[in-house]
Amino acid sequence: MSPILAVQGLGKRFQGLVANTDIAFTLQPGEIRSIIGPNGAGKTTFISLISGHLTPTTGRILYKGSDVTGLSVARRAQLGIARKFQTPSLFDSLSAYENIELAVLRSRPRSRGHAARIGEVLELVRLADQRHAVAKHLSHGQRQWLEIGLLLANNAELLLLDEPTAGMTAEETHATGILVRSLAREFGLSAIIIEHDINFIRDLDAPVTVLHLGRVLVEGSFAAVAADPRVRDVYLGNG
Ligand SMILES: Nc1ncnc2c1ncn2[C@@H]1O[C@H](COP(=O)(O)OP(=O)(O)OP(=O)(O)O)[C@@H](O)[C@H]1O
Repeated sequence: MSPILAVQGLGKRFQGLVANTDIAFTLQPGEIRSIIGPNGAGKTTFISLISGHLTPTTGRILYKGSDVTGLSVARRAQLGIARKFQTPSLFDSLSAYENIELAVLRSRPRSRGHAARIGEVLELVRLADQRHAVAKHLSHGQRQWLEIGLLLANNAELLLLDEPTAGMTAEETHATGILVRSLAREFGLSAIIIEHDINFIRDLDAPVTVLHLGRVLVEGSFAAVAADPRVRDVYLGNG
């Protein structure tokens, strides 16, 4: 299978500060990858380079085999690279249904299938029962899921999630793991997830990339990474 994402020699320098150095990274279609590492390791920089919010100093980003390194955020989003920020970009006074509807209409003109597509997206993000709820009245977790729904409605294929469970209850965190896994397993979506919640990462049971000082320190299963003395030294051993 050819990778959905292949990154080679990726680097980002902010004046004198090296935030990412020589990162090689490959992600297959339908694969979830967790990214962990200490504060300042370069995790957010890495996904900003993939989404196009930052321009790399060195290296190339191939998405479905095409070089997207020079493309804008908007063009990458059209191609299916979807970044979710921690603060949702919802229309607070509109319902969950209307929020998804606007996103669906943005990517395809109104058609006979459009109501079905909205229903499908609401189902996927566990908000079918809340379709008429006004966004500002949804719980914190539900608002995060609605935001993921907006990305799905825009035909996301690669989700970039920066601390998706921040501020969630334990129950919402657990449900978020189930949601992301089902998007990958049942719909073939790929996801890169930055998280500090190690219980969430363990439950996700996806391959983990550890960043440290802007470099890939270790990659492997959660169990292998958690047992690695280098990872314990710089990150997990601190907890
Ligand atoms: N726009 C910027 N200008 C200058 N330096 C930056 C910028 N963005 C990030 N940095 C620096 O780059 C380094 C990596 O930051 P980054 O936010 O990618 O790390 P992180 O692993 O996501 O950290 P955290 O877990 O705290 O969110 C840090 O030293 C940070 O201060």
